[in-house]
Amino acid sequence: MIPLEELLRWFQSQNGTIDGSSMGITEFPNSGRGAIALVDIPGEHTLFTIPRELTLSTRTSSLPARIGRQAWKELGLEVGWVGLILCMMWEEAQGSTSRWFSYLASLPSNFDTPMFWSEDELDELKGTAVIDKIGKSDAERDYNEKLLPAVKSRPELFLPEHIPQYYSLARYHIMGSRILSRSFHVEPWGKGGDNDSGSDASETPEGPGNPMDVDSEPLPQMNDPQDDTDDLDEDGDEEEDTENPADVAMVPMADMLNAQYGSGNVKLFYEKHDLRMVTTKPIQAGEQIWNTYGDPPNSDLLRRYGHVDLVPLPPPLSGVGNPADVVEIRADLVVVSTLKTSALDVQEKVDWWLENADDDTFVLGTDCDFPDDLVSFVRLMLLPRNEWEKTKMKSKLPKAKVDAQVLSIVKEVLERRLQEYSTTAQDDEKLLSSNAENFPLNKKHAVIVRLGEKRILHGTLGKVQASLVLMNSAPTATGKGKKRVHSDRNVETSARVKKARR
Ligand SMILES: C[S@@+](CC[C@H](N)C(=O)[O-])C[C@H]1O[C@@H](n2cnc3c(N)ncnc32)[C@H](O)[C@@H]1O
Repeated sequence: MIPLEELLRWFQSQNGTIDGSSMGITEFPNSGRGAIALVDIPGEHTLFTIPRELTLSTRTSSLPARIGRQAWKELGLEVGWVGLILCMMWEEAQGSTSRWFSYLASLPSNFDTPMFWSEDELDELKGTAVIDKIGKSDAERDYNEKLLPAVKSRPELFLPEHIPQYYSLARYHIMGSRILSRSFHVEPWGKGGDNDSGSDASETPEGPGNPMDVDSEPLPQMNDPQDDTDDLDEDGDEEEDTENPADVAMVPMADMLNAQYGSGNVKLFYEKHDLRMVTTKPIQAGEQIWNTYGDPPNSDLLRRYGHVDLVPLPPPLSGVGNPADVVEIRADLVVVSTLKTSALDVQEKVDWWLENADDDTFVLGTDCDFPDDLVSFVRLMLLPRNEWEKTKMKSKLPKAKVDAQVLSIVKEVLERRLQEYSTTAQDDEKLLSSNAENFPLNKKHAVIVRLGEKRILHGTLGKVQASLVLMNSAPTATGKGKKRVHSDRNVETSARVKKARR
């Protein structure tokens, strides 16, 4: 890695601007480099600007034009991140003739993400949402089936003697991890948002008043390789919400900011010629300048960035953890838990659910409410044949009403889910309280992630048990006083289900 001063010199020589009297870059314990306020900074203050052409993407690198747009497509380089990875590799191979030489030399090559963990370390994550989403074999397939053939097909651009140093699988994983933990989503000016002219930028008028008004979302949305490959509609076209890989960009300086749950105090705003990092609230001298990574759960933080957040948890949980944590429950676990109560038309009901509800995973959050779609699915599985026939006719999901039978099944589902981890919550609490200081970092992170999920399961289990006690103690002979507990319909919860599939 090059010294920071050299990076700053390069940045300014390329027309990046930085308010060095307000902001400094420094090393923070356990989180690497980050930005710090040198003086009290007011809100809406610009800390630095990055010319759009200084961002590194398949739009700004000259490689796609050199390969030829048609060939670029034919080589499969316009799908996913493989094209940007190849641009980053090629720019690096150009040495100091590349515009981004100093920037690339400033980026990390070692990561604490599970992509680089040993099998034993990965075992510590058993049961969590991390394992199935690492995507190592998908990345290796892209490397072997797209990147390497592209490199070998154009020896005039990719010198064969450069392959071991610049175009190896190990380099591919490093570049992919740099994108995962540092890239932004940068659309061309004029595309999308209130300020959209419907064309490509240049004639787009300035937005009303403050240019910040024209901003779209700020995103160290460390774009996820699982988000952008297979989302095709029936015609084989990309679905509307699928990210255009050309919008994925490395943004020097903006990627120097750390993030922590709920702490963001700056945002990146998009303007016609520049990207602008602006304070969203006053920051006191000595405070860290935090961007936001979208406050993901610890499982995603670990997978993408290699760290976890520990802040005070809101009730009903207590202690420290990540308030955005979630735990995912696969529908098949629910099916297994309903079988001894009702084994009628199981496959048909499951197929119908997948078609109508379009999700096979239920997501619980730190509010420890059981989600409506889980209750609805349990009720579907329990429907007697005549009601099942009616449900099919009406094409309506069963209402998310709970009774003692539904609750007992939810309880069993939660207990089964807890058994998917190789340790108990008590084991993990003990590990963390006794000798976490001596733990290797990866193990400590794994324990924090799995304990966060287990706390949600136990919290939810507590609520289920309390509801069951309430129901069982209510008089039932006349049905009077019989409690029907409705789980809170919670739009956020359903939204999380969708996100969790990515
Ligand atoms: C966008 S970069 C931020 C700059 C980075 N710290 C550096 O030294 O270049 C994201 C990386 O910073 C680190 N990071 C960011 N926020 C953190 C936090 N709250 N705790 C620990 N590490 C953090 C993680 O290694 C993450 O992958």
